[in-house]
Amino acid sequence: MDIKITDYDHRGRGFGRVDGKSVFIEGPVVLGDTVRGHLRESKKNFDVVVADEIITPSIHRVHAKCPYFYQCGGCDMQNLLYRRQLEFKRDKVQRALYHIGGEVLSVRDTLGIKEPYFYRNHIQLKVRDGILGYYGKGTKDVVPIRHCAIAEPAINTVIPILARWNGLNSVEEVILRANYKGEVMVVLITPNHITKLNNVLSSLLDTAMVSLYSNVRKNSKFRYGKDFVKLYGVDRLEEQLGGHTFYLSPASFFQVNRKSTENLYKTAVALMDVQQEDAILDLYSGIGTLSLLMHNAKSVTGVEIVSAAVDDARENAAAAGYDNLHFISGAVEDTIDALIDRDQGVNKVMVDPPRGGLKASVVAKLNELQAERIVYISCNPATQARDIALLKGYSVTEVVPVDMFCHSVHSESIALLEKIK
Ligand SMILES: C[S@@+](CC[C@H](N)C(=O)[O-])C[C@H]1O[C@@H](n2cnc3c(N)ncnc32)[C@H](O)[C@@H]1O
Repeated sequence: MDIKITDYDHRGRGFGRVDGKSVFIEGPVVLGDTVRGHLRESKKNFDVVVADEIITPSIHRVHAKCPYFYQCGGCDMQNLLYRRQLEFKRDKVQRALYHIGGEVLSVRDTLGIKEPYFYRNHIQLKVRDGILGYYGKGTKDVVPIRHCAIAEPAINTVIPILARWNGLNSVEEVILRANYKGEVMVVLITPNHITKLNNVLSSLLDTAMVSLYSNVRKNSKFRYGKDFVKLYGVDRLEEQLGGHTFYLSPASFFQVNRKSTENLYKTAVALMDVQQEDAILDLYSGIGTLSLLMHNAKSVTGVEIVSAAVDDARENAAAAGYDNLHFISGAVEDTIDALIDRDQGVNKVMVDPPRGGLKASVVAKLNELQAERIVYISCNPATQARDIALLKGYSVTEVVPVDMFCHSVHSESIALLEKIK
């Protein structure tokens, strides 16, 4: 059957329709291609087809720079013109909002970056049977890699050394993070404590690595286990953004794309329109980046579930000399009642939750609060749209997509909700 690719699904597969039925297309297809393929699976509501032949290539098809692209599941869209990727992400955010039925003003163009390669400051590699790499496209088989075309150059100094290490058998995952100075933190996720580094440490010292941790994880549902053991180097990485210095511990969240983060924060803080008399809640505050950038308010209270990130945030604020920023350790859903009931006169709220979005109890509390503006940052347009529909008494006056995850189908977006007067 011939199918025109009109969309991607959340896994990066092509999507099209044949006689009204949804079809997911596996293979290196691009938005705008017409492809021919064979049926792999047929269900009542959808088919899965494997593309065998491209009948008419998309006019936006380009050469993927990474040699692993066609096997590796790390990127979805390297073979689509970058400008078209940005349009696709804008449309995706627009459609998510449209589906919730609200009157949505036009979504702004996606804020992209000049050089969408070698941008990621944080990658997570898998290890299976001593092989280091990413999961393959649509599989959990590990595709071995020696470098990554979307990871920062400093990270690429470390990958080949670890890939050759004969102790990898005792490791499940490797997290690599680079800072603005090109220094790298390595975290080895293992089922048991690592006792022997089999000489890999001396080779790693010739790379950009400045910090090495092991983390014992018993439950792979979580990214990390509780205990981090430092095996070498500095405790935390230093970052700089928007004129501020931030320290981050291995378990702390930091946005993965430095250039896009500048775009994201600049836009989100501008939309918050911070005034001296404002009392702001910064929910899901991580290491306090947005709180620090909103320091000219009367007060900012951040809430974050990872206690190491809260410690980082407190130290980051203290180092910058801001005593009007406060950070609370705990889940937003467990702390928001007390925060709002304490009547601190909160008038503005920033939310930046993980992919699942806001819990119903958090939405209910925000509906009770009726802050004059809510700036909602999200890495999942579907849950962002769902939550916006549930927030009552607001109109959405700005929506700005930001290309945080270049070459993947994922998109980040900021929405400004203003209280209807
Ligand atoms: C997308 S990150 C945003 C962090 C921060 N705003 C930034 O830009 O760096 C989401 C943050 O929410 C935290 N988090 C996840 N679930 C949470 C919850 N239920 N309550 C509070 N924080 C949570 C994560 O640890 C992470 O730091």
